[in-house]
Amino acid sequence: MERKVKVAAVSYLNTKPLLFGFRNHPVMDMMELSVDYPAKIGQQLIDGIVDVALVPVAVIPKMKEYHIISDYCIGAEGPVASVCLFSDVPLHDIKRIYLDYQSRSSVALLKLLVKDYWKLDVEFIPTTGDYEGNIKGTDAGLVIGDRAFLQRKVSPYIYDLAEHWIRYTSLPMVFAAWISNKPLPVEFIQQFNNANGIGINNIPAVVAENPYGEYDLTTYYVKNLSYPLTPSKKQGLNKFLWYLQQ
Ligand SMILES: C=C(O[C@@H]1C=C(C(=O)O)C=C[C@H]1O)C(=O)O
Repeated sequence: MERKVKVAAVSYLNTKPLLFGFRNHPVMDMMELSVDYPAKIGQQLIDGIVDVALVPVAVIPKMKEYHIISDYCIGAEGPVASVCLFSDVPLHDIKRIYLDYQSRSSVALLKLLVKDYWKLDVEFIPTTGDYEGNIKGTDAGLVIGDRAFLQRKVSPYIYDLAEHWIRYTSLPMVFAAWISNKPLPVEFIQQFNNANGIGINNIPAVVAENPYGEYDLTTYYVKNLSYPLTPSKKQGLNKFLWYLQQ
């Protein structure tokens, strides 16, 4: 490729381990990096504004062409902590649910669980900006990313969507993956993958440079999130994409 590869990543704490190794890495000579919230970078990849992005996997069915280019993803094999339905009342008393405008995968996952697993009769309310203050009474809300850690301290009922997906399907959940909208040089992909892995193998160093008081990041990076895109995660991803087509 003549020009630099345009890469977009998620701007949350969950992505710090994946980005840790890019600083001073030779792959940076081949690419430029930007960050934003997941729904935004999903649209950038669909629109061709970027070549590669850590996109919500729920955007895959909207792409004309896609290639999974990395052995790493944002996944979970148990409770993820940062993708939850927050409520003042128990699940079956919820009347309406605010959807997180920053999310695509978790919104699709929530709708799937509500309809097929929990079988709730609720109204969904789309959002475009701050809405967490509206989560009260029988109005619940989906909140993802770093903002979920703040909401964990506010809402008495917390339903972890990765945990419930795993209970429902017995498969891990993949929320986001590094996806390109065109074929890319093998040399770039190898270097990109190498850069991804550095932080994953150095979690204490990632935690040390990201002081955070709301949640224990070692727990988050080691126990909640699971980054390697293993065969069982690919199975989980395929199952999720299958549900999206239904
Ligand atoms: C675990 C998370 O995974 C994410 C959830 C996404 C989504 O819902 O579309 C997309 C990217 C990831 O940031 C999180 O944001 O907390």
